[in-house]
Amino acid sequence: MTAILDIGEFSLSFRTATGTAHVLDRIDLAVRPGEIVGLVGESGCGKTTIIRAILGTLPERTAQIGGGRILLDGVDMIGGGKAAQSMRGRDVTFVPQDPFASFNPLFRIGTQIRDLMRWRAPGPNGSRSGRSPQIVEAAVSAMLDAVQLPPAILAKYPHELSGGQRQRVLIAMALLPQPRIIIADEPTTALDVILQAQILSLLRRLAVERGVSVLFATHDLAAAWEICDRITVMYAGQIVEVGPRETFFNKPHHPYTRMLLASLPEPGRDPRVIPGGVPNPLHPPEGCRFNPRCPNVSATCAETRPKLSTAGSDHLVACHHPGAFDVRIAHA
Ligand SMILES: Nc1ncnc2c1ncn2[C@@H]1O[C@H](COP(=O)(O)OP(=O)(O)OP(=O)(O)O)[C@@H](O)[C@H]1O
Repeated sequence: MTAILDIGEFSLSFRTATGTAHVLDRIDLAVRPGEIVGLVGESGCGKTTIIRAILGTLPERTAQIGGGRILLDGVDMIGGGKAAQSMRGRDVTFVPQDPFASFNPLFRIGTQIRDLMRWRAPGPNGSRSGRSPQIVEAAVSAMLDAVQLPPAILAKYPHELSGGQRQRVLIAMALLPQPRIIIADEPTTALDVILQAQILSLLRRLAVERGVSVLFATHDLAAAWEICDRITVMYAGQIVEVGPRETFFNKPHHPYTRMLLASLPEPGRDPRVIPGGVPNPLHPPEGCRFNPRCPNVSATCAETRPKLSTAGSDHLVACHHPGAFDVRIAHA
């Protein structure tokens, strides 16, 4: 099946005052139509940088693309062309980490949603012009209903909403343009655990109902378990494993994935930390970037970067010494 989002061999670095930070190393990532894909990795591994490359929000003066492709529905998203620009906010929309910072504090929620409808959302026949106010109001009210918010929310200012309500409004705003794919960057980290689960299941249900794909970036494995069909694991700017949710949680092949899962807290045992630290992107290790921390390391690992290779059905792993590890986690 052709992917909606197709990232291949994509590399990126940032110029900094202390040298070049090699942040993304030949990233391969695909999201198929209607699929919810988790992009999972520790803080600083490069999730937001990938998202910023797709959304065209990288700092122009310091970001250097080292090669590769980002295609959205076949359109080149890194060439900076008009076609890519017109897809952003329409075919691809965004649910951010911090719901409060995403609103204009001076305008009521209703004004902000109607503005979005005016500029971004298609009318009933697919055209983005010639919509009557009645059609706009009907679409807004149906969407508020879908995210379980009362119409009275439209008269409120952002600061008058709770964190959960703000995140529901942002999900509504991401869906109103009828996108092909929503990109969500840690959308529930600011919420408590109960609200997190509610918002994630809402996002999943609405995406599935509408056939919208989701790329869901998170460091939270429990959140990935809640919502994803497939999971892509990143470590220090490299993709190390890709597989269906059940395979990822029950039969991971990459030592990093296995150690990540073993580090989850479990009743009755001490959490197992991964020894060592995340490498500095100014001086990343050669070969597999996990090699300095890997229990299975060999000389090859420090010389040659392993390619993503088939490890099972729809399962890819980038490791010179992969193995199947049975890691049944408590909540699986
Ligand atoms: N504009 C920039 N200039 C220099 N380095 C940057 C810049 N933006 C990000 N980085 C570096 O790139 C690396 C990846 O950062 P990124 O924010 O993409 O990670 P992340 O996985 O999204 O982390 P988090 O979960 O904390 O958001 C980090 O080492 C970060 O310091």
